[in-house]
Amino acid sequence: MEVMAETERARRLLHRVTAGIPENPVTHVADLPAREARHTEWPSWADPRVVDALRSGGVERPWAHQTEAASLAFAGRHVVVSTGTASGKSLCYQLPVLSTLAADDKACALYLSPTKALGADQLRSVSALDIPGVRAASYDGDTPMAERDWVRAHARWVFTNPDMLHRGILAAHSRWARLFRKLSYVVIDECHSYRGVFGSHVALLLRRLQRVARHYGSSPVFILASATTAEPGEFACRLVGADCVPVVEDASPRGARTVALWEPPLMEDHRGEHGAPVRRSAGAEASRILAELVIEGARTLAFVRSRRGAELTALGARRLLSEVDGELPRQVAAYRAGFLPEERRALERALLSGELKGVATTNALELGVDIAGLDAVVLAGYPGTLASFWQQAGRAGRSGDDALVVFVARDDPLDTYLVHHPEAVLERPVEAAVLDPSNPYVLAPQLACAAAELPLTTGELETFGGAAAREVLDRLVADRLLRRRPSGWYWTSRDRPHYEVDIRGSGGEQIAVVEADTSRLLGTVDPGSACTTVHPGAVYLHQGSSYVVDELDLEAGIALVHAEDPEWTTSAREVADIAVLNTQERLDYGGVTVCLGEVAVTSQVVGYLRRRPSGEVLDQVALDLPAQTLETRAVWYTISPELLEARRAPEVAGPPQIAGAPEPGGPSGGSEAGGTREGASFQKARRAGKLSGPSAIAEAREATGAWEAGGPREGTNSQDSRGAGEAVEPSAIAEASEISPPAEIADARETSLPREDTNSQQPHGTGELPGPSAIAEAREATSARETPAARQVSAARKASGGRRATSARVASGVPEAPSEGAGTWEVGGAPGGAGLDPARIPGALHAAEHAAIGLLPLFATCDRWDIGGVSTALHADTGEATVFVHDGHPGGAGFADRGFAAVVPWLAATREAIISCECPAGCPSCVQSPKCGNGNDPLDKAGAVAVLETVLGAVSRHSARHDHGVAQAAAN
Ligand SMILES: Nc1ncnc2c1ncn2[C@@H]1O[C@H](COP(=O)(O)OP(=O)(O)OP(=O)(O)O)[C@@H](O)[C@H]1O
Repeated sequence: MEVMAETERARRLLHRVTAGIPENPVTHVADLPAREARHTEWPSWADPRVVDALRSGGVERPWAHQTEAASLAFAGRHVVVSTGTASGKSLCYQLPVLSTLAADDKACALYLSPTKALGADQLRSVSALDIPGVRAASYDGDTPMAERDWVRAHARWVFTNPDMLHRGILAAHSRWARLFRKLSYVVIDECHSYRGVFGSHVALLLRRLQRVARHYGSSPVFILASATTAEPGEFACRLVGADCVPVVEDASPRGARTVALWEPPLMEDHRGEHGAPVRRSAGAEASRILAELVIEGARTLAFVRSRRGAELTALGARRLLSEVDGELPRQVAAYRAGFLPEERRALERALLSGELKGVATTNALELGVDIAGLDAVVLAGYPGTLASFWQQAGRAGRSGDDALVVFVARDDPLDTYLVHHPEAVLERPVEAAVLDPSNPYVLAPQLACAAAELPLTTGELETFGGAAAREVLDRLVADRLLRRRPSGWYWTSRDRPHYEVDIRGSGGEQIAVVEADTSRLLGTVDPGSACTTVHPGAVYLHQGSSYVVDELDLEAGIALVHAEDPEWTTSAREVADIAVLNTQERLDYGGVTVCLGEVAVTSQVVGYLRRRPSGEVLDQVALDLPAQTLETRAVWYTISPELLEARRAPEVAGPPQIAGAPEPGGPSGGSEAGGTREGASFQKARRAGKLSGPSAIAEAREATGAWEAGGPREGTNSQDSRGAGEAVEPSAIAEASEISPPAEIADARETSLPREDTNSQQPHGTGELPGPSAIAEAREATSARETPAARQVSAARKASGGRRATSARVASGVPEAPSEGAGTWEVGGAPGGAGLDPARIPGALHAAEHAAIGLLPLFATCDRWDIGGVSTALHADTGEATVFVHDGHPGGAGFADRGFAAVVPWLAATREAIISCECPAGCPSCVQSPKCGNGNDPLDKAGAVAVLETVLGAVSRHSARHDHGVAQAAAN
């Protein structure tokens, strides 16, 4: 009751945005209580000049977690502070670093951020404190050449990023000897964004950094700042390779929040692929919600997944507002990437002053902006991780007032699942970031760089992964890249390997996207995804402008495009084959096996679809492009023919809400391989003689400063070094900085913004919550429908840590508990088999594969576009029907391992996602995939449920026989 009173205003706002909608789209509402601040006095060790400066900046006293983290660091302990949005994490490192730098005029520090924009913001706030003798400066792609010498010679606190640390600092460490000799602290801001392949590279980069520092006689303390994540201590330890003390008790104050989950309605007049029903786009819903909130005078940020989507959302809101009051549209803006810092400040001020009421933005505003205490935040689409979800949601309600957070689901399985399983959003601990520094594809180039920096000694191998590192070194020696001498491993060439190593994990030599008329380099795409994203005829979006590809020359590494904005988007059609190279783990469940291992995925783009933004398919165009092979890691399950065909037990004869399956047909087996890529691996690059000197693109990127920021797929921001800095997470970059055509395709649905029932023309005031809104007036007031209490979720389960499974686990035969406390999953297995006719099997497996890919991001910190899948009714290597889900990066990024570790909750969630979708035969919310290589055909929705229930049933029966209930395993 108390919480309800605290959130009265937010509830009223919610009531306004839902008022008059015939079918209430809100699936769940939760009130999150306010939190009081806990202060301490300034620690006695803090330098009085620093304290005075912070005081005059408005911080009267530190919050308890700030004092704790800062004191640990000052005492020489590595520390990771993992607290909520706007909880003052900057002060946690500013206090010890500035106190040390003020007291010792030789001491130095490094600050690393994943984006240039964030680094620039943090540098500005440190410079504003103006501590005598502390010369803080940035060293990134934007730093003019003339200034770089000054930074090397004089700066005491260098603000940089992993890319520049790799190429600009470690590659030439002797020029930085002054800094390394007295390097006291290394600050790693927003460290949760170092995940996947990029995270694995950064982990090894930090080991290289420590090694070089040791060489010059220093041993810096690491201070890591992270959004709230599960197991920050373990993650930080994996990232820096040393124990880190976690500080997690957030003592900053926070206003109460009401969180609403929202599922857009189905559109009556639009149909998708194979006539599937489609929902109103999340962007269109966000426009309407934004407009309503602006009318109510609520300061609102709407996070949209693509730049184009953000612009269209703002446009849509403005259009709706113009129907109400000609003055209102100017209170809404889109946040475009590429803003200058001053423009960001102006935007912050305008939002804070109320001059602007609504801003639609990409995740560019997730980090590095001091905007908090807003009245409402709308999330149009799940941002990929819970860490991002809460980071974005955290922009609302800090100032002591209550605030509203609305999460609008996109039309895909994961979002749909989340709005129907509120506990998976509200009660799940934020996921731990996944990274795997032992990936040989990451280790090889990193060890080459390390050896080029300083000869590697046997004693140092442990830091780089021990036996795994040794194996990789032997290969590098055999390939004559390194030479083994008694004193260690030496780099053999005069050229540094650094320029050939892409730490963002984009997979090798980039393909340049060039505008043919002007010869302007628009950006780059990674070679593995070039065939799917810049094939001839592909629509390529760059910074809000649209181009069409005329020619793709893979040999020359170039795609030629011309400016054109057609009425359609394109999506590649691909056929894929998968070979098992090595089965590392295998769990047998009587007719069902679950495996983890290495695979080779061979894929070939055979054509593309042209689609209207509504989803309507115009036609399919054939292409003749070469096949590509990706060696990576996969999780797969097999089902025996007996189990697939055996009749199902009558009491569990399949969920009644799913209508009969469509007629089977089409090719046997499907694939969702569009997100995968085969990088020109380090080895290939070497064989091709490409490990010497920077490539043309590398040079172009360095010249434009794009190294600091490009996404894993396309450094399309090469032309705009400012904009380039605004992405957040390696894979989120591709989505949110609007540079990944795949994401654009996925987002294309959001661009339709059908004009809907904003039927009132009456003007309306902008005062605080005045009566029913103009837009809503015509609607009948309906109250939010709340689902029954969320299922009990055991709090903060012990996570698996995402490491490769051990043989001990194989012996026990029990899949590991859900790694992220993902809920008490109902296994729901059917005794007996799937009861499928042989002709239905391909479609059933294909649909089960798509949905599983959609749901894996719930368990592995990845994005649908980071993984792929292949399913087949009979696989040559397994001899049975098999569904594979594989990592999209050479050598893997840890996602398949995570799927294996959480196979029961993952497949149970997949089954639930399909069952809870109300469509008759498959739609984007359940089994259709935006990047299916086979045009979402064949797909058998009911068959997929039967397959999943058979797998889960076999696992459950097996576990019961061995007295290892899966439910029990899940609860541990
Ligand atoms: N002890 C304090 N008392 C009052 N205000 C504070 C205190 N510490 C920090 N702040 C203010 O809180 C705001 C947010 O701080 P900061 O940007 O460091 O948070 P953060 O946790 O890094 O945010 P983000 O989640 O955006 O990374 C700033 O305006 C800062 O001045």
